[in-house]
Amino acid sequence: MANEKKGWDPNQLRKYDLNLEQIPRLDYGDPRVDELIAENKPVVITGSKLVKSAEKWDIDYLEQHMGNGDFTVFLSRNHKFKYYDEKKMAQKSQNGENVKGVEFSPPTKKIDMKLPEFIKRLREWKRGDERLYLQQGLNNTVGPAIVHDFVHFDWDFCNSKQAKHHWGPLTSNLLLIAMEGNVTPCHYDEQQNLFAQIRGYKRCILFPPDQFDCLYPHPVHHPHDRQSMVDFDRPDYNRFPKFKEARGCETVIGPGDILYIPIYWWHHIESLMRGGYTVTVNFWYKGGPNTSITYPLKAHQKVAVMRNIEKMLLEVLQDPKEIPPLLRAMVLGRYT
Ligand SMILES: CC1(C)c2ccccc2-c2ccc(C[C@@H](CC(=O)O)C(=O)C(=O)O)cc21
Ligand SMILES: [Zn+2]
Repeated sequence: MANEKKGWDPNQLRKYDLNLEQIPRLDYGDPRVDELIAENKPVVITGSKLVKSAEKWDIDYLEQHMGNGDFTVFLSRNHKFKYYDEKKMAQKSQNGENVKGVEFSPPTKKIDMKLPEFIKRLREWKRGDERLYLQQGLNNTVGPAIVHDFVHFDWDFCNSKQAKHHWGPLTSNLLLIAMEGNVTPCHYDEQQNLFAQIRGYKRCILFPPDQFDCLYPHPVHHPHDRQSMVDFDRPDYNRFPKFKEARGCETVIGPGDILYIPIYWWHHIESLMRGGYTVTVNFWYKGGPNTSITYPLKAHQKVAVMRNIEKMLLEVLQDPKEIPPLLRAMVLGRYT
């Protein structure tokens, strides 16, 4: 029986070989909220009305009001929905033929689905069935009632955060409807993120950008760019020995909670097992003008530098296989 006070129970969390601190949970009026955001540190903001107008967004309401457009739905044969960039799948070198050695089979299938079909499969889903994850930009294809609720988000709240912390423009609001137990594996985004939980409970595990060397991201040109290569369910400590040293923080967010996921912070997000479907809306903002570069560089700036070096090396070397020997020749015995 879930603990009635908090609405979930620790046995609904997946077990990982990680030691995790708690992310602070602060009321939206607490001045420490802006102190943490200013330091690019995660915080759960409680009691805000950011998405209060959407608290009625259960699947009955959504089925009635979401219009009959097609929605983007991902299918997975297991609980993981690892993001991949379709544009990086067909790696074309300069003269257009496939870059050698980039054989990639997408772990999930992306399909268009009408909402009633999605909801039917959500209701009929049982363990062992294929899992679905609806991920749809909130735009004018949704019905007028949803637009009304969207317009009535507390935009003053998020606009004030955007202004106070010099974020760039809002780039998108994704509506996310996940099946219980769905997992978005560990990755980072190059955007600031106000992650607003509307229904159900999500466990979020975050790591700071300076843990880049413990989380082993795929190469930048790989379709799984920005995603960790480590399978949290079965970490391969031979390939990824420093994963043992990863130090993260976690929280479980519920309806009305907003998690600030700072730009470049790694995050693994799971909808609690046996917790029913979850509904989330995220608010992605561009990072904002990198005003004066001050030294020493911050960890996330070094990640940006490494990304640029990988992109430039692929550009000039063409074959990804030539990157490691060149970097080894440059560093081993000279800088080490
Ligand atoms: C996994 C999925 C459906 C997906 C598949 C293919 C392409 C993109 C994406 C994508 C993008 C964002 C999310 C939301 C969230 C994770 C979460 O809430 O599960 C998150 O990472 C964030 O808000 O930054 C989830 C997805
Ligand atoms: Zn993300």
